Amino acid sequence: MIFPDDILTGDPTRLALTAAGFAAYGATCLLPWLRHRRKRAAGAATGVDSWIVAHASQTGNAAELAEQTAATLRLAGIGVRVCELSDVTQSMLEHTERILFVVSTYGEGDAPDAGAAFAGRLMTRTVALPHLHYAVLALGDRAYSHFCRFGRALDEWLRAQGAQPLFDRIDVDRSSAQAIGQWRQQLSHLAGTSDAPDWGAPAFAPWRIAARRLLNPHSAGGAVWHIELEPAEGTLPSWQSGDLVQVVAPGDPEHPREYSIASIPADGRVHLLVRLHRHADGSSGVASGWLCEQADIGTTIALRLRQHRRFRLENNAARPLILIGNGSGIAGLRGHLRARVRAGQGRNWLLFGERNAVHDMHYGTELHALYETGMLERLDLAFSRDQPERLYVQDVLRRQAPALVEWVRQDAAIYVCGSLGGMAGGVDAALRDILGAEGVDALALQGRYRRDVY
Ligand SMILES: Cc1cc2nc3c(=O)[nH]c(=O)nc-3n(C[C@H](O)[C@H](O)[C@H](O)COP(=O)(O)O)c2cc1C
Repeated sequence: MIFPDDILTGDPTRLALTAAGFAAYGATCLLPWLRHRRKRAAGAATGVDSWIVAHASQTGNAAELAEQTAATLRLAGIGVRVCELSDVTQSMLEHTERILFVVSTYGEGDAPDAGAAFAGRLMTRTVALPHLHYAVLALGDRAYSHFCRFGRALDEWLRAQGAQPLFDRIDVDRSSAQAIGQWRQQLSHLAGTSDAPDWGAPAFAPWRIAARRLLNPHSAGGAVWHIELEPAEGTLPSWQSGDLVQVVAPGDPEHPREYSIASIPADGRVHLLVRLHRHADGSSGVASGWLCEQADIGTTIALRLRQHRRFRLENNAARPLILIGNGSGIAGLRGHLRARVRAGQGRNWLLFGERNAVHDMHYGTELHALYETGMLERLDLAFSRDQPERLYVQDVLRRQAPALVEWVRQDAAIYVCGSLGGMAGGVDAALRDILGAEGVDALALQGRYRRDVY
């Protein structure tokens, strides 16, 4: 360090002033550090994390934002515990001073699966929470009539219990960067940091359409295409079965489309199953029309992978697996089946529904081969229009009730992928009739009932 000449002096006044200057400088450097330590110590001393970040997410957006929220708080030295909303108990609410909620809305303005237990168990009760300070980041989409309804309901319930908002609820329309920026700003303010890192989602990268094949020629339903993609440059990134991709179509750069990945990294490519959307006037959907019809093989598209933790195998990898789905929902289920084959796990039961067997048995050859080789222990199909009366997967499930009970007794996990409207509700009702509502709720709590429904 270089000292200016005039500091090296014998004058007592100047010496005192200099010493005071150093002390002030030292305090300026030390204070943030002390504050940081104090915050850490507060968490450590009580043996609990100081803050909770609770998320309820269906396809991972809220979960990702919750992790980023926690990372920002930790950077400021605040102890944080991240958990799913379903894991938040009454006792946690009563013994925690600060909880940040990051929740999305599904169905007809409902809680996502990860929040259903909390909504049913706690939001129907009165709990005194005057000590609790909270904030809500509500994710949704204004295209739905009940915009952010679950986030709103949670906010209202917390207020009614006497909890105090740290700041007003922030509603996020379709992952609006502006609203998320507002939340980040509020957090930085609360945490006393100005150095919160940027929250960029993984960047879109160029991928090439390597192959494309129509899966259901002459189908009575919309065309379904199998599309294979590989990175235009660099190596294949990693993902797990159950994960999703977001694809940007040139005609609508503001709204990336999400698709379940139908392959695993060992396949060397991302496989997607895309149903071509047709408008009433016969024109094709902007994104699906481009992916299935307009873009030539070799065309580069902007794509990014998205973790979908709720639909991954995770600790169900060693359990028997019951895979239930319809239509393009076979994509996510096929990803899991491929992961299971690779792991040498043959205890798989697939229940799949579509319209007609001759046209709509997507990946039929492959699935029958799995059945023949014992990697698919059971295969039950429901082709709704192959007989006079309509038949759906939920009907087949009811017919197979004894087998379902037995598989669940043997610790099986249930994965449902496909349409929310007709299928997921019907399957849920059938499961509740067969296993009992409490049985299904218990499976959900144990992570043994997972859904990717849209
Ligand atoms: C089947 C379906 C139903 C939805 N219903 C609603 C709704 O009723 N209200 C709303 O604001 N958003 C609704 N959304 C939009 C989601 O809340 C929004 O996409 C959110 O970013 C998803 O976050 P997540 O990935 O954390 O679940 C719906 C989305 C889907 C796919």
